[in-house]
Amino acid sequence: MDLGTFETLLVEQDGDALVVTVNRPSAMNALAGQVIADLETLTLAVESQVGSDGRWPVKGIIVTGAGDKAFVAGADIVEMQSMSPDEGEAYSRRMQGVTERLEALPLPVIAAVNGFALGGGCELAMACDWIYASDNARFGQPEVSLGLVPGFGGSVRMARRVGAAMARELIFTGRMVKADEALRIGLVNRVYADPAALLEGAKATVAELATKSPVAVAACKALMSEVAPLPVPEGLDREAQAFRRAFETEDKVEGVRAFVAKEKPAFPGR
Ligand SMILES: CCCCCCCCCCCCC/C=C/C(=O)SCCNC(=O)CCNC(=O)[C@H](O)C(C)(C)COP(=O)(O)OP(=O)(O)OC[C@H]1O[C@@H](n2cnc3c(N)ncnc32)[C@H](O)[C@@H]1OP(=O)(O)O
Repeated sequence: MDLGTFETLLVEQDGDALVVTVNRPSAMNALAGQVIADLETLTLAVESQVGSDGRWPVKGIIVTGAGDKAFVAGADIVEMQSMSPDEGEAYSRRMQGVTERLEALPLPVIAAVNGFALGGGCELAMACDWIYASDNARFGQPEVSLGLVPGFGGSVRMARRVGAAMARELIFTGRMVKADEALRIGLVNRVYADPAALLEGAKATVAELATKSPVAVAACKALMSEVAPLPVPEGLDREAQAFRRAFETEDKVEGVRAFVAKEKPAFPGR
């Protein structure tokens, strides 16, 4: 999957996985303006290559950080020094747009948090479908220590991950959360011993996803995003509509056929 080259990102296909690495290790992979621009370009490029059918070149995206100290240690504080309120809002909205595109991609996106995920870094991770972490990972929204508020979606997404009360405690105090606590509160799905094991684990999950119907996985992602804010009755109605659409796919025909024939399905991806 050729997505071009980026100044601050390493992007490589590894089997069924597209691995995106934020690559500014000297600055703890902080989100400078160029990183935000590169992430914007990348998400638009992926959108253009993962068409309506499910025969996509990759079956999952892994987002991680270069080195073994930081995933992303937040927005670039040095660059923020000279920023006007208008510029701050503009960058907030620009990166919010990146997070919304990650959520809208018809592919599972896994955050492999290999170190500090603070501020905008934690927010980037929470825009992914789920988070795996290495034991050295640290999460937090320390914006209040800088006289700021979350600006890349943390005020919206944190509560949906860990509950309103825990989200308020973490955002009001800005305190860091270790990997084991992040697992306990539901921010993280799995913890691995170290960054190498973390990346291998994330790739193993993508390999597992690659054995499923890409059309069905994409439909589940879209459906779960669609129904999340809805009252149960309305959500159930949308689910029934999605179930009907699944019945109209070739993947459903193949999936059911393979089960009855006691074979592994070869999903056509449409
Ligand atoms: C032109 C436009 C530019 C746009 C840029 C984006 C602007 C966006 C505006 C809107 C943003 C709203 C939403 C997001 C907000 C935020 O994310 S606020 C920032 C939140 N993050 C933090 O507060 C973490 C700051 N870092 C730390 O606390 C520590 O560095 C650490 C992560 C705990 C690690 O500590 P330690 O191991 O002691 O290493 P250090 O020496 O501190 O760091 C090593 C070098 O990395 C640099 N660095 C670290 N974090 C950042 C950062 N967030 N921004 C910039 N640089 C960072 C640090 O300065 C060190 O550099 P050197 O001194 O040159 O070695």
